[in-house]
Amino acid sequence: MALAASLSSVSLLSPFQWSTFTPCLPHRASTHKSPPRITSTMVVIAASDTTTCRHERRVFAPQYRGGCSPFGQGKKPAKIGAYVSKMGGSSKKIVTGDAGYVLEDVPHFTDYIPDLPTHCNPLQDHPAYCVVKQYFVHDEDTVTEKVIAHKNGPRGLHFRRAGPRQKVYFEPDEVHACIVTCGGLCPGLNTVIREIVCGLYHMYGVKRVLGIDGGYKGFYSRNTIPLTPKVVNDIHKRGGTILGTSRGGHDTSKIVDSIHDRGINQVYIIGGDGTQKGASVIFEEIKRRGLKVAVAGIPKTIDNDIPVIDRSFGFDTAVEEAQRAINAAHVEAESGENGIGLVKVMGRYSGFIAMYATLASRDVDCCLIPESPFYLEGAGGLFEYVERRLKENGHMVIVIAEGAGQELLSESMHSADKKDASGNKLLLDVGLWLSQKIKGHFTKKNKMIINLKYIDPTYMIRAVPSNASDNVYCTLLAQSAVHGAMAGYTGFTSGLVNGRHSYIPFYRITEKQNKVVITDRMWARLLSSTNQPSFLTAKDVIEDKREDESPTQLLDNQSNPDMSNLVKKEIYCN
Ligand SMILES: Nc1ncnc2c1ncn2[C@@H]1O[C@H](COP(=O)(O)OP(=O)(O)OP(=O)(O)O)[C@@H](O)[C@H]1O
Ligand SMILES: O=P(O)(O)OC[C@H]1O[C@](O)(CO)[C@@H](O)[C@@H]1O
Ligand SMILES: [Mg+2]
Repeated sequence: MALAASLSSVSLLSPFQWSTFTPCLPHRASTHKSPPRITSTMVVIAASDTTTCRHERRVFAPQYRGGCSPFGQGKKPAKIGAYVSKMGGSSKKIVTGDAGYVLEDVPHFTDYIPDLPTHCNPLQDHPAYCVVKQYFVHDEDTVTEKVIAHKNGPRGLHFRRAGPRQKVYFEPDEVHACIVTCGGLCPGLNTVIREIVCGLYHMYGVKRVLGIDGGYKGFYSRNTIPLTPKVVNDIHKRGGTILGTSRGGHDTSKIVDSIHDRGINQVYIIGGDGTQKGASVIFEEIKRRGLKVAVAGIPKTIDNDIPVIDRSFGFDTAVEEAQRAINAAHVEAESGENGIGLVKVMGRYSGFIAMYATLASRDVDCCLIPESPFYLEGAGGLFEYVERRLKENGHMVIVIAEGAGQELLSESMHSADKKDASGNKLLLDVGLWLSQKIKGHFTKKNKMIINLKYIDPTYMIRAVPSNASDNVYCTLLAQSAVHGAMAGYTGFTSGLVNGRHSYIPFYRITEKQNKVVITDRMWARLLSSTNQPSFLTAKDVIEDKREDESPTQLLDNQSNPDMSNLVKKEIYCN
């Protein structure tokens, strides 16, 4: 409701967006017979429909597929308009409905290019897909952001459901696509590249796909790589990205000039939060120039720090790979007198890899993440806990995320803030620092013999090829992006929301980072599994809860915002 209240201007909604309210399926009864009731926050605007479906070759009974015919050609059906507002430099397209329903929609070509012709989706005649009952996604299908509902609660926020549409805005031989990968490596990058190429070729008959060499700067300073199904056939078995990647070098106008000069009209951008911010400004510039170029983002982050989506691709693989280092640390720790195995994993601002690797392993006695500040000395501190654990068990394993305890390091090392080419803060090696601190404490002060082994598998975890489940996930993400671009959507990120593939506006992906909420149940599960101190006082718990009501993504993503829970949490954490 707050979103609706802040809307400021109105624009045309895509002719597709509520197109199933108009008869596009002459052979199949629509399950959505009437449009949603129009509320005071919606307007009705007439828009022209210039569908030019030419062929009607039928292979299977038409009721088993989404037939597209010239039925509505030349008609001017009524459309339901959406509000578009300008906030923080990017357009927001919000549709409201009954009972607190809000759709945070993604842009479409028809928002800024009038009278575009549409074509029947070639998938309707594809031997594999045409047998699928209801293969095409209804244009009014949306995906709810929250799956936990309360009896009298509002229906809440929704995103547009991803998938193939009956009508597409490109002819196959008109498409000239490009793919770019930016930011750090992540398992699955090659799978996403492969599946975009193969999806375009095999589903839509698109033959011209280019790889941009070496991230954003490759648009204007490097050569391109022609991509065909043959070129990408085996790449999913390799780690890294065959296109290369980089940080920094985002020059919006040079990038858009290059896109325009090369005649590219679909841009697939794979990368993390920084990359998606870059994709957003590329989209805004393309829209400003009035170009028919679809910009589709595929979120990539090994840290799982992108909000809204259930999890990022490669995360599963990273957690699995981290197990190998933790197992080694455990073996080493068990074998020495007062053995301590210390493992550092990635996680600049979000400790998801550390948290999930710890929960999966069961051999970890302490997990330290950026979201949960810790201290070394005194009652309730890390040294006290290590000593107790060694006395009880004779060994222990500590997992630390690279971004944990950075404030302690900079205090003791007086380091100047250094940044990488993209402006991300360069972190000090917390693993090495902590090893030295623990060794120093026990050898000097306590005179206790310890055997500490520090294992740093950070780059090994992200350089591996994706596992089976990430491969399937990458395939669906890539195909969703292809379907969205072909259907004329642009300025969107393709992501999994509550198990459903969705199109999410860029601003929702970039406005904040996904973090472990340490007052959430998942962190409580971890604390109860390791028995480590929470390093929190009851006061901290209340303040943290008030500051961040947003839930942890992955599994436990529906926190109860009921404030009465605070009392229980306070007791738990004491
Ligand atoms: N605010 C921004 N506007 C435009 N471009 C940006 C912005 N932030 C980052 N970029 C560009 O996006 C690219 C990748 O950014 P970055 O190095 O931060 O990695 P990332 O996509 O966040 O991935 P990772 O998860 O590995 O950090 C770089 O080329 C950078 O110049
Ligand atoms: O050393 P690089 O490649 O710049 O990136 C390291 C950073 O990238 C990430 O893996 C995110 O992609 C962080 O976890 C890590 O801090
Ligand atoms: Mg980033």
